[in-house]
Amino acid sequence: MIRVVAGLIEDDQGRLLACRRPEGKHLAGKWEFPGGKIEAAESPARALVRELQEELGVTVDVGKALTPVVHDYGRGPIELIPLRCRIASGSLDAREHSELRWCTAEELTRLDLAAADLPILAEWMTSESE
Ligand SMILES: Nc1nc2c([nH]c(=O)n2[C@H]2C[C@H](O)[C@@H](COP(=O)(O)OP(=O)(O)OP(=O)(O)O)O2)c(=O)[nH]1
Repeated sequence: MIRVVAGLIEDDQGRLLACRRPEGKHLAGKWEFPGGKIEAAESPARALVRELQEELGVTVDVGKALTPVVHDYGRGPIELIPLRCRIASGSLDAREHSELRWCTAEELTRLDLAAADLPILAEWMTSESE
């Protein structure tokens, strides 16, 4: 199964960073939590640090995992692993997304999120912030 890591990047106001997938990619135009495919022999945390450096130009400190979600968009199942994190250094640069947006919980519920992210958002909204 393809394993994908997704970063729930929180700011000091408790908002999360939502990123919009660009034209030409699977799920173009949908919003997601930034991340990507985990390479062989790579831990989810290591993959998240690498992906967020590549796609956003930031280094993150990785926190707790939420519950992984298995979803199939019709091309075989993916396992999406959500990890909470915070920006440690760098400034955000949309290198692989068409748009970046800091969102409150309420704003996130109104975004057109990728389907696999919906249970992750629901769990994040009920979890205590740490
Ligand atoms: N990164 C990311 N992918 C997600 C999320 N939700 C979700 O369903 N996906 C899906 C979209 C893709 O089918 C798959 C991973 O996609 P990706 O396109 O980000 O991975 P990638 O950059 O490493 O790979 P590539 O397809 O561009 O080679 O997971 C999410 O919140 N973040």
